[in-house]
Amino acid sequence: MEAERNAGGERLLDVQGLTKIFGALKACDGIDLSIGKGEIHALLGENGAGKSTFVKMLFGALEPAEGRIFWKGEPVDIANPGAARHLGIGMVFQHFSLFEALTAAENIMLSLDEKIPIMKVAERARELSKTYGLPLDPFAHVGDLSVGERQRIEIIRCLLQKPDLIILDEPTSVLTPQEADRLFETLETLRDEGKSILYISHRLEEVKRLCDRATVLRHGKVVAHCDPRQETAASLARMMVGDEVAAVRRLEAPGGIGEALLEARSLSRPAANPFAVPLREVDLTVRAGEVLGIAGVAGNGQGELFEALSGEIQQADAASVRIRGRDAGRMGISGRRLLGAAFVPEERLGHGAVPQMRLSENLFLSRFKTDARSLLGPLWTVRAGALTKAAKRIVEMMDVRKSGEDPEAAALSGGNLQKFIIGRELDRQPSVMIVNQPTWGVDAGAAARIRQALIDLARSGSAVLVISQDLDELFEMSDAIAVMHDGRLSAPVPISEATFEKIGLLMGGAMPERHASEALEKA
Ligand SMILES: Nc1ncnc2c1ncn2[C@@H]1O[C@H](COP(=O)(O)OP(=O)(O)OP(=O)(O)O)[C@@H](O)[C@H]1O
Repeated sequence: MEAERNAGGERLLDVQGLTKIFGALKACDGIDLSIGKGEIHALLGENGAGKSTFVKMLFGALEPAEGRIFWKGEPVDIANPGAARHLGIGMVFQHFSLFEALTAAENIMLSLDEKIPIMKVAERARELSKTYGLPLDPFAHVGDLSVGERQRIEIIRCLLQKPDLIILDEPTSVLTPQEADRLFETLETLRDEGKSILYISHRLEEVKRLCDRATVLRHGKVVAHCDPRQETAASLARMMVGDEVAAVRRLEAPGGIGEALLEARSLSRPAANPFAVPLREVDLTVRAGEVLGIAGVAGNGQGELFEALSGEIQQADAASVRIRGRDAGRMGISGRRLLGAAFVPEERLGHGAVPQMRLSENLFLSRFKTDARSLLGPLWTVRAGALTKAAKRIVEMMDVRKSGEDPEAAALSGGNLQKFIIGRELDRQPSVMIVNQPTWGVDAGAAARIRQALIDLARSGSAVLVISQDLDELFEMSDAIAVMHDGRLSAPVPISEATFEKIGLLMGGAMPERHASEALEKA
């Protein structure tokens, strides 16, 4: 019935030959796409395929080099986001742009094109939140809200402008399964009202469940239009990548499980600000050969745990973090890296890489202290040759797709930058690897490659700790999964005993008082 409605339905948007060129790269190469009224249309493609570039042109944030856009049958020129909103095109971005110290209503008010008094904004936000099942207190401070609640503000802010087309860029990548289910219900309600949605996602199962049609991009070109409900996740992935996606293999470590390489003992920390979560007596051990997964609903202390383990924030108690048997709690990041540890933070731009620096410069920045001998020559001159060689090795190992020989980090697509950052750390063959959200925004093929590389690193004798909100990913990679809830870490559940239900219960706060240490003592 959906397919019939869309096949014969009224056309809302028609795009013909849309092209965008960056230097020598055609990021979008003559893209044709049409969206009907009341249709959820998926835009799929591997990292760097041109999805973000395409929707930025629809939203007036980038100017096309060629091509035409027809809106409700009329040719239009979308010069800026204000013009897009005026036509009825709204966008919910992947990275939220909210002020933490302000309330939901204040944030919404600031972004509106017309001036509306705050009480009126709050009232309209409440109405929308009721109509679309998006629970939200307009007077709550953003800093106190979960990622899912923040996303609801963005969606309500978009709906206030009464759009006919809503563009969502990877909306579920930061949501819990329950929050994602709720979002799907909202999107289905919007569709039933005749609104159209353009939906970018790397999660193919949800695309199959939600979307009426899909357009698949590869290297900036449309390679397929399809009905995702008639496809399998594997066939969609094949269209995107142009090849089969290899399944991740989890072989036994040849040397077996070895000594403890990463340990936290009663790791505690008060909340750094009113919006942070305190760490409460966290105990964990990761041994050589092992991958330990950390699950949890966003905002339960995973970010704080990463900061404490990586040395971004130092501990008063040196023994609360041990790396390769050495007390490291008081060391900074460089000290811990010198012990053989490597870290990949969740925030790619700013934390993981400096956006305005070239890839080789970013490599130098993260390596010059630990690899001074290979990267620095006499009188501290930079060995440019060694640097270029290492950057090339990483690009090849992780299949990083980029425009130009050595582009700035900001010019890489999100997924490709993630591949480069993970590759940069793997290239050092660290003994301890700590990664927060390893495949966030990464396509199916690249995600499999990253997961396999992390498992292989563990099997070669390193200890790997993976913090992720993607439970499928943790089940695929981990030897045991522990769950963060309200700043506490559960005992690790061996993968042979872990079920989605068991981990889901722990994520919801079941047995919060049971610390890993107590559980270990009982074991
Ligand atoms: N400002 C820019 N300058 C130069 N190249 C760019 C710029 N923005 C994007 N690109 C390049 O254009 C190509 C398409 O990038 P885009 O971000 O549209 O991909 P994507 O399909 O959204 O990928 P992802 O799934 O990783 O987000 C990439 O090769 C990227 O490196």
